[in-house]
Amino acid sequence: MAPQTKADRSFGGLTPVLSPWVLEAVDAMGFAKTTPVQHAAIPMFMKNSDVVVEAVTGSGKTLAFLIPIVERLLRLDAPLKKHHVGAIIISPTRELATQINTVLCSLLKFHAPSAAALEPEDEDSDMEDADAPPKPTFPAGTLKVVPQLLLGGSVTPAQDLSAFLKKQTNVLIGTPGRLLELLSSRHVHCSSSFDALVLDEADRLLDLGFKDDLQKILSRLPKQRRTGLFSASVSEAVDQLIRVGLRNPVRIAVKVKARAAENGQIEDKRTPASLQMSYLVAPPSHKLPAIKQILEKVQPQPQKTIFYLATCFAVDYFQHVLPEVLKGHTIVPLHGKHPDKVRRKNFSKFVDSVTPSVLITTDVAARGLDIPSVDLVLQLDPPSDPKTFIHRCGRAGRAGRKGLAVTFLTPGLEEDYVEFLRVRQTPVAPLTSPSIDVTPEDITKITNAIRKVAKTDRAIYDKAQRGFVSWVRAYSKHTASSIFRVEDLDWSELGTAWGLLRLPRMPETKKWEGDKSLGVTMDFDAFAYKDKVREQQRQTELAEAAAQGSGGKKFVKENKLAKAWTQQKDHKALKELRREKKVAKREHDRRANMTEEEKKKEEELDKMIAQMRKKVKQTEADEEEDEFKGFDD
Ligand SMILES: Nc1ncnc2c1ncn2[C@@H]1O[C@H](COP(=O)(O)OP(=O)(O)OP(=O)(O)O)[C@@H](O)[C@H]1O
Repeated sequence: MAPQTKADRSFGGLTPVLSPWVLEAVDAMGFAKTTPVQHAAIPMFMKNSDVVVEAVTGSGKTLAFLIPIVERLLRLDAPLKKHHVGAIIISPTRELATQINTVLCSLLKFHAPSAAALEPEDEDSDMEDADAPPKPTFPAGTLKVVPQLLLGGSVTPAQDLSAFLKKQTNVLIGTPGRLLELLSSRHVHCSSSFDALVLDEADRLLDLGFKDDLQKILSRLPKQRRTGLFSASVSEAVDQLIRVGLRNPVRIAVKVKARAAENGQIEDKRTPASLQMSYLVAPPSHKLPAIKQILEKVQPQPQKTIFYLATCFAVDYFQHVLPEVLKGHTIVPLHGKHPDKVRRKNFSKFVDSVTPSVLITTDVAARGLDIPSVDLVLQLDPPSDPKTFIHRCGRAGRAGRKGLAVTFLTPGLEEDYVEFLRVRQTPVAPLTSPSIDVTPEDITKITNAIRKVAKTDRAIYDKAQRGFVSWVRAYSKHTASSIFRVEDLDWSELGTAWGLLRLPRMPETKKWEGDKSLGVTMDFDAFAYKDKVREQQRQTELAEAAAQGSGGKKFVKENKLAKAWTQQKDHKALKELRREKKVAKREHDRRANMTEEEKKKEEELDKMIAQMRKKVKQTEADEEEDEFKGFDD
């Protein structure tokens, strides 16, 4: 067959030729042509090459690795043996793993033997539905792909193993921890028939401190395998991973060419052309009024908006006050500290919503999530990691669809962020349409609306204080520390912008001589929790404090917090210890049988892990610190 020309971007023109059922599937999905990354990566990954693929957000990377995986597994000479894994896809978040599994299942619906294996068995019913078509049967030895999603959370590792054994799954998709648990079972085999490993959003996997787990997963897989690394941004850390985990990989980088606004020259961009990336210079108190206007003025009206905040605690607070500010929008919170059930429920609520909705979230939702109808991305502040900036914006403007991303920058130093992004091939332009005009009345109206909500329940006030402290902490850790300087923050402006009832006590504001009451007069001792039990507890503590004299109140509160915190940490530490002990024994046996070269690689990885651990520990320590700060005496 003649090689595919540049003009021929059809799936049918790819070499090696794709199976008819795959062509039928992509056709049914409405994809007439391959995207550039699919055009380049599918042929390579279908051969025996390891690949490192870097392509802009929303460019179709998921099918670029799923199609080669299924095609190769279905072309094996014989089916994989019972309880043998053929491919593994590792994802940094549960949401992303779920999404990959959904795309894979949609694809496999077009492959009859795999589709039959996907169908849930009706365990409760022993009556045959007379009208239902008979279930298709396939001769023994028919090749099929049976995926399994491994997420942790609601399902136990034992249930995962039981599903693996019962359904005889052969493609595993999941987050590193749970994948590792399953692979550690002696019933799960990744032998010479193992074909491919994919690391999706590899740099995020490393950022989240999964290096240790990744290394262990790699060590359980045969060396003769294909490995693919897919991301919208490949960092230096990923380069290290490539050295130890991949063999002479083919590098595929799909960049977007764009004309620079300032000099008209064509330059590489790391973001899709359909995405308008803009910024608005506005003091903190102008941001929420501006967001309200953007949501009202953008045409057509955005149905799905993602609004990024710096921390989980900030999300916990804004979920209570934003419904008052952004009336007519459903506000859905999502962050990494939510229990798994809440996380899933809220994510579905946002995805399935048929009315205008705003997902308020942290970077847990910055990567890979494909919600095609997101038209608008708002960032209250730029993320501390510039790579995350691209990923956050990239939730809009996917697959050629028009999208708008707006980031707010405080006048003064923060404007330098524009140049900071430009040199990282991420040009942003000032927001010109819609035009935004914030008046002092708009600000007062919004601050008052927020304060009114906060005054209804002391719990919301607590969340505001905690959220604000965590935000300051996040701000102080910005990578571009010369642009984002805590010393330059205007506390009074920020207090107004957040609708705080007073500024929390924090080291950062210790020397600030402004009005910490932010002009709000209220009796904080009489400020009650809506929850009766909690309020009763507060009253008891107040009485205890009064009995102990001055300083007692603060002592009672901090003592209580410290106790709760310690119990939680003890439990976590114990769990972690047990897991480590289990894995350590296996690890010892494995290392005993290593060659010198393998030991060297292992040492290199150990060093990287140690560095990552240091980073993760620091982050955890900072979060713990937040638990104690931000409370008034
Ligand atoms: N060939 C195609 N033609 C048109 N749309 C496509 C094609 N392939 C995939 N898509 C659509 O493009 C969207 C983005 O795809 P996908 O989620 O795979 O992007 P991605 O490159 O992985 O993005 P990110 O880096 O943000 O994870 C999806 O909605 C998908 O259905």
